[in-house]
Amino acid sequence: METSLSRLLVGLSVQISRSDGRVHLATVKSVDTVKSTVMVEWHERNICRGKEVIKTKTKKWSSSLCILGRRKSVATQELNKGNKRLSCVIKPPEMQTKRGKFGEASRPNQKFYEMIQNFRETLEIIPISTTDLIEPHRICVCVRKRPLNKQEINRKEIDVVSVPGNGSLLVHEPKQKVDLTKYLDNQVFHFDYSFDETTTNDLVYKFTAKPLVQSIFEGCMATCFAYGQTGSGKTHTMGGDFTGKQQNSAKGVYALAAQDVFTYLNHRRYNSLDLSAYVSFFEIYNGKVYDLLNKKAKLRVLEDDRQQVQVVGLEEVYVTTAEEVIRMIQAGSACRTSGQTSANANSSRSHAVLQIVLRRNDRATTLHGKFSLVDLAGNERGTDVSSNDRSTLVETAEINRSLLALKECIRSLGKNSDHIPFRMSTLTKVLRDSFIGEKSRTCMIAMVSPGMSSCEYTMNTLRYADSPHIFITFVSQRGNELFKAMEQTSYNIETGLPDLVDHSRKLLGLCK
Ligand SMILES: Nc1ncnc2c1ncn2[C@@H]1O[C@H](COP(=O)(O)OP(=O)(O)OP(=O)(O)O)[C@@H](O)[C@H]1O
Repeated sequence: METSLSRLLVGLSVQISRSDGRVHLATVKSVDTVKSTVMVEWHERNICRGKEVIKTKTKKWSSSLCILGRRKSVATQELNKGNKRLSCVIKPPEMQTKRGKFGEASRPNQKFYEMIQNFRETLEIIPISTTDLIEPHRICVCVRKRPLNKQEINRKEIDVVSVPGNGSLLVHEPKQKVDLTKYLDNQVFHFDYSFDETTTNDLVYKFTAKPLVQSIFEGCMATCFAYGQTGSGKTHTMGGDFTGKQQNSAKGVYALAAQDVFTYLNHRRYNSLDLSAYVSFFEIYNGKVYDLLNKKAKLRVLEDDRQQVQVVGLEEVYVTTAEEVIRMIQAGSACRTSGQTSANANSSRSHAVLQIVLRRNDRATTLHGKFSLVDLAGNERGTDVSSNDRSTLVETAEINRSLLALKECIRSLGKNSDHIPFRMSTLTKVLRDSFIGEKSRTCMIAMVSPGMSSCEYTMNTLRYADSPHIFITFVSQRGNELFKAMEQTSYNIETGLPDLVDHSRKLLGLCK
């Protein structure tokens, strides 16, 4: 085995099958390139166990090992390590349909449903819990899966997303070969945290926005984004869960963050800073800013000669309790969806930004820290270019542009680049201070819908969220290997071509 490949294997999550027939996850601990063996470890009832897996003479790994992927973290210092998203086609040992085992056979896509259920039985699930360690991140990327909704359940739609925990998430993409054989393309993604459909907003908040609230008391500019297709749960997460049509604003990340801001303000540790909290709430639609706390007044975004970006006339309301903030969120959200003055009648076409600003109680009310919580426009709009309607096309182009700009800014931040392309869109312009300097902290929560009909959008969301780190890895590792090989005089372009094409395809896939 190539030494470079063996290095990549250490730390990977793999599936192993045991002699008693069980299949579960394990981590590669070491690779012996001479003996062609891999040592794997896993935990069982709090005991660490190990096993040696041998490469067979046919040059394939024994069927007891199947590579899944590497635990991924985007703490900046780890950005250049070998993170990889791997696609693997896994066929569980007995692929034959077990009729009746998983309920009625009349369900559309019953065969795929059974394949997924069979696969799930082999997964070791470690759900995230309140006692799990919260690691400090400068950029944190997480994923949250919502449950199937009533309509999806009524349609007997199948759930194609599994969350084994430990930051990983699987999409079981149903596929069919030319000979019509059905199979699953199981795509594995790794994030800092992955939340399954049973996770509450409280728990999501604890691992995502809560550490950022503390950071603004330390003078940071923090930003938390909710990203995903329409209906995937962005507003549910940020604004609060729904009971019927009634939204419980006290249970969203906005309100939970506000509550913690006031807890910290009264805390002994930060008392001496003599700070006050202010709130603004605005919407960005088609590159224009509308004030949600001032009857959707249209505002101008200006940049001064010191590159400071100002949203001219934006209401910044002094607040003293979390209840006040919750009332403002409710009023602003109602204005967002029902406002008649602007062209925007649909919340999923605009980005909503709630900012909690800490200012010192000095004469100049100096800015101390800022937390921007952003409910982004539905990302499927960006891929929908089929419309002939001019305003829809403009809207689509603008959403595309802003989401691409955001990805670029986060990527540059991750690379500690001097150049942050924040001028690419209004969204990144108004969030400029979030992308500059040592004091910026970012958290992206990617929301996914579990249904088979959303599979393509789900994959797009995961690729987007995954891109800040894997893009760099691909370029730095595989790209470097290929470029080095090409520099050799012995390099044969004909034999090397398939590798180059494959690498280019992967890069193009990531840039989508
Ligand atoms: N984690 C969850 N648990 C239970 N229900 C959820 C969850 N996430 C979303 N939902 C429900 O799914 C529906 C759609 O969610 P939501 O409105 O938050 O989507 P969205 O991504 O904000 O969509 P849009 O982009 O159109 O605003 C809502 O009825 C919501 O209550």
